[in-house]
Amino acid sequence: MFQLKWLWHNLIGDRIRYIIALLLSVVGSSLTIVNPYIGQRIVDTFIAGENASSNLASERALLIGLCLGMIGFSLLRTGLAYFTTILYERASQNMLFRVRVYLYNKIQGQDMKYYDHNRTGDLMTKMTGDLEMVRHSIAWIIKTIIESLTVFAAAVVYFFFIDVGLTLWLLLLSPPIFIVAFIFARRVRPMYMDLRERLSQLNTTTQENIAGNRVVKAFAREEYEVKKFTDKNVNYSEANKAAAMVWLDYFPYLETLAQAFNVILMLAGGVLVMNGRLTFGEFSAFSALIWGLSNPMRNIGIIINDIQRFFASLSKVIEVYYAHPDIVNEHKAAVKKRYRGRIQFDQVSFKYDNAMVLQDISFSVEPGETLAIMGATGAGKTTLINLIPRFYDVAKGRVLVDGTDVRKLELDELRGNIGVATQDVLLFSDTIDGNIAYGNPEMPEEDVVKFAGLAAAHGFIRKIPDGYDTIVGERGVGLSGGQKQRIALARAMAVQPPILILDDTTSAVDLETEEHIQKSLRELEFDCTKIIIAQRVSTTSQADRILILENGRVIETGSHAELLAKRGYYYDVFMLQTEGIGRQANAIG
Ligand SMILES: Nc1ncnc2c1ncn2[C@@H]1O[C@H](COP(=O)(O)OP(=O)(O)OP(=O)(O)O)[C@@H](O)[C@H]1O
Repeated sequence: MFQLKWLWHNLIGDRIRYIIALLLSVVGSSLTIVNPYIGQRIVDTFIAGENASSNLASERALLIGLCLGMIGFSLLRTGLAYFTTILYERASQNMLFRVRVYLYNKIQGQDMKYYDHNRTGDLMTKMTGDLEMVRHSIAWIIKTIIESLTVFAAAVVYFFFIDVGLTLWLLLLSPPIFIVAFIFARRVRPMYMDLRERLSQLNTTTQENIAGNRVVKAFAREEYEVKKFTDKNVNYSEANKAAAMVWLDYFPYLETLAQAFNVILMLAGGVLVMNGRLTFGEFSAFSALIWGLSNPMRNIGIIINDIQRFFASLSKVIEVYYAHPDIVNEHKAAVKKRYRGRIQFDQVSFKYDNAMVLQDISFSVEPGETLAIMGATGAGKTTLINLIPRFYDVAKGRVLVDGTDVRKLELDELRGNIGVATQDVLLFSDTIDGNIAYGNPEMPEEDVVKFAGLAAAHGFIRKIPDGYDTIVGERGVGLSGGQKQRIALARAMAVQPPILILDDTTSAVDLETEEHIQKSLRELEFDCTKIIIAQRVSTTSQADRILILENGRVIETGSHAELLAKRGYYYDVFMLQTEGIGRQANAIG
């Protein structure tokens, strides 16, 4: 079976340990028949046998030996159980650790499309709850199954040696128990798949709510969010109860059948004892071991429940394990080249799922040039720049860097040559210094300060009591939007890339600060092609060329002066922004 093969594969390094654990489980469980056997001998020889009284006087050494044997085997079984548990724990924990690292790497290696389609809460559930369920299964469920089967088999064999007839009577109960268990398993399986899905929805809601708590508070939507969470919680709880209720449908039958073992033993065993076909000692052995038959039957429901949970979780873990990105980063260790920074789009079209977002885009940017991209919201600007570091691949056409199709370039090298400051700024919970030096952790302190200065961030960082050692909260909590943008800009510049992409990076800073940043960008010490998405004419006017996008198509291209002369979209935006400023000046005047 594929899932078991997968488990075996991932037990590599712990397979011997795990096999020893399984063998010890079998040995330890087989030993359960020893004490009933000793008990049988004690009863028949010293308590209820024909010569019990004389044996008690003459065979005292044997009695002591048997009693000591009982104690010894009990200790041996306890010791074995202890040692076996350690082996199961170590093997399963080691596997959990290895698979978690593998999955983490796998998730890191996924492309943007994967993140578009997978919810964070769901991925978190797979990395934590599902993985833990898989571990629990190989450590405890498989152990329970092996031990139950061994005790069952050992008891049956032992019973056969004592009395075949009585054993067959007892075994008559097994087929109905298995049929009930089988029907139960079939009914409950889809319920556990559904349960797993609801848990993931619950986690996703929780994660989104915590991440977006500022928006929730700003809109005073706490009550709504609590209700949304409660709905998911109720959903999950209902599904759990439904699964438990199904178990309760079958439980009375299984429990009654399990109890019937004792009843049959009492009735049939009693008759056989009275007939003299069974000794008291043999009857006591049956009594002592009857749980070996009834317990697995009693537990079969719990085991089936756990197995269904296990398969539901395992299938989720395996989904991540075998997820294959369309854009693969092989992290080749080769020496990384520094590119010159020529970028060319050759009749590029792109769609996310079905809808075309970019159509027939062609342009080129020479090394050192600055290209500004402008256009209405949703026009496709961010999508366009995402194609350069290959966050997505084109549907048609080619994106070339230094004359080579990006799909043919080594991905690490390509991305290492590009500095990106994204529109949605994300800073890590780290110091400001750590955030700026994220792309190059070896960066000397003075360089961090230099790039912060270029991004107009040094001034405000200096004024914070802990300066560059200030820990910014999750996603940069504690900083203003403009401050975050400036740190993100410093982070992008600090890798000194030959291609710098800025997606609306100065939208939240004031005009004076923006002017400082523009100057820094013009005077960078390293050769750098810049692609800047901006809405302000004050930014775009300084670019060598401006590209205007509308509904995924280039509608205008040229320098600031050329586009003004065209009197198209750019001219309108220019008039709107400058007239607006003029009107304000008049109003003040
Ligand atoms: N991950 C995605 N999956 C599906 N569609 C997307 C995705 N990202 C963007 N889109 C769609 O693609 C279109 C272009 O989006 P894009 O973000 O490139 O626009 P934009 O010009 O950068 O807008 P803005 O100025 O508002 O940032 C939009 O219609 C958007 O809904």
